[in-house]
Amino acid sequence: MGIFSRLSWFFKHRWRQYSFGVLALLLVAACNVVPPRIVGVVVDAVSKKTLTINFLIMNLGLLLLVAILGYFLRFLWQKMIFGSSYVLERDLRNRLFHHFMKMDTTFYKKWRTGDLMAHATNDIDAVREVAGPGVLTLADSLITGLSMIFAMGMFVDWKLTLYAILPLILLAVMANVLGNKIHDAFMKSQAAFSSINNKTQESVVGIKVLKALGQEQQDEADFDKYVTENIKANKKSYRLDAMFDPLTSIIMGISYVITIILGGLAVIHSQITIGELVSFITYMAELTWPMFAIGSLFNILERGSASYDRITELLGEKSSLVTPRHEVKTTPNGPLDFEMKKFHYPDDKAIALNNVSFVLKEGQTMGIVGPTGGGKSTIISLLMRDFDHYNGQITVGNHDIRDFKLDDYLDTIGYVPQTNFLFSTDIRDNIRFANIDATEEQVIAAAHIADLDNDIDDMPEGYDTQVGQLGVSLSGGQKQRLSIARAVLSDPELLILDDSLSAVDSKTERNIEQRIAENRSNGTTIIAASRLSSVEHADQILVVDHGTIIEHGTHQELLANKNWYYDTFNLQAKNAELEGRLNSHG
Ligand SMILES: Nc1ncnc2c1ncn2[C@@H]1O[C@H](COP(=O)(O)OP(=O)(O)OP(=O)(O)O)[C@@H](O)[C@H]1O
Repeated sequence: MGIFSRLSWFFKHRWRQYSFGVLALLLVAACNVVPPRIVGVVVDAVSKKTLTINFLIMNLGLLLLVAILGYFLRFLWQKMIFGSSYVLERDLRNRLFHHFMKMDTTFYKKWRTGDLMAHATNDIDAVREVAGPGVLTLADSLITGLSMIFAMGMFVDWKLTLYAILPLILLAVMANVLGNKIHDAFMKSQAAFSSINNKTQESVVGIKVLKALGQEQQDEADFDKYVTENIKANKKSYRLDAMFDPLTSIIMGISYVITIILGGLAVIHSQITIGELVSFITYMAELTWPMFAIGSLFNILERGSASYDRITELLGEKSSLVTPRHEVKTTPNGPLDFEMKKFHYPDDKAIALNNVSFVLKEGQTMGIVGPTGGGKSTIISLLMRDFDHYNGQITVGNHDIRDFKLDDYLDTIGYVPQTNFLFSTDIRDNIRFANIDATEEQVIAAAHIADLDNDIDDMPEGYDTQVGQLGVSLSGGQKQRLSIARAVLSDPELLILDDSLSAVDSKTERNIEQRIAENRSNGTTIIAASRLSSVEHADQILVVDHGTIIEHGTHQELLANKNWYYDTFNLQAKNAELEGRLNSHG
């Protein structure tokens, strides 16, 4: 029952609808009291031989009237109570999605995609059930139960009623004992469902790798393990739930036995008429449904409560990103001053960056290179404010980047990540994703900078070509270039390319770099790359290894250093030359 008080914020908000709904249920219950009473009255008239045709027609007319009234009242409560439950579903879904949008990288590392999807679907459905069928079952069983008990006492006999309902106390005891167990069982069942979701998501996304490595059978066996666990958890919860109904039948049976013995004796001793006993038994029959409903009510409430716990836990997760104490309202622009004394990832104590400092003036281009795992992406992560907690400071135009509102700050950055993501829509909308009002000319210009315009022109449907999961497949290089076009479209103050030219050939790479330089004379650019030719023309180049700067200078200065940059540049140049020769012979 605690779930009702935890959802009280919603019931308060929709109190009018719920009040009308419960009122309609009350009136339906009042309507239900009438037919058994009519039956009793008619039976008595028959046994006393006083039944007339007019009396019969009047009672039949009354029955019809009550049936029509009941129809409209049922429509009303359904609209009010079930309608409200869908409002709760919408509110929770929107809150959860808004929360997902707000959360940082650490959150997405902690929670698996399948978990998040299970919360957004199954758990919300279970909570909606509380606000719809749960409220209905509770109100209806209480109203019907109490009104039937009242009618049994009022119209027949209070003492007999008391004896007949005495066994029902057992049901309350049973509900109390099983309640907590059902809650735990549902928690496990929902967690197992999350695991299945996660497994399905991972297997579908990684299907190519799975097949390539011939791991389908192993993966199916793993999947079967998750399903078995889920079924085990479900079986347990349904076993507990199934204990309710047989017990309810036994309790109702005992009540009937008591009624027939004590009611029969009362008729023999003329304390009640035979018609009143018929009415009493008919009221008892009406009581059967609310009794069975208590079983399903507990199922709904415990399931909803377990799911609400899971959703609340998720909504309670806080983003580790800093909310500015002295918010800077101006647009972030000016020189970028990066001074990182120490940084480690939240879940890892190893120092990822150690004394990394640089200043990048407006309009300059900086390259970041270095051995794999050296710290290039970490520098970019910090610039992108994936993490706000570190020993150091990053300023733009002398303002700490954490003093800008996150959206304002990120709006000034065009970012092309290592892994590209295409949305399931056409190429045009994929390019203008961050600025959907961009004109056709702006989209074409962005595609030109990314050297993608000719590829698009060759596609049968040009900019209308559908891409993403449901569309045509683009090559790795095309995906990278589309991501670049998306990032340059809004002409950002800072453009960051994180190893995003790796899948294009050297000629295309040169084209893109030249066009970026021409079109972004005032814009600042950072290029992290494995291929040194990508940063050759940069105003300054950082070489990072083991989280620290091992070389810093221009291309010429670094060559003169005759260190890692010099060695790697020569090695890559030789490889490129060899590849070129092989290609020309092939
Ligand atoms: N999310 C993370 N949590 C914990 N450690 C991380 C995380 N991301 C990176 N690291 C670690 O930080 C170090 C630097 O990694 P980073 O990705 O910045 O290197 P990189 O130079 O970009 O490498 P690559 O060229 O292979 O992309 C590595 O030791 C890596 O294992």
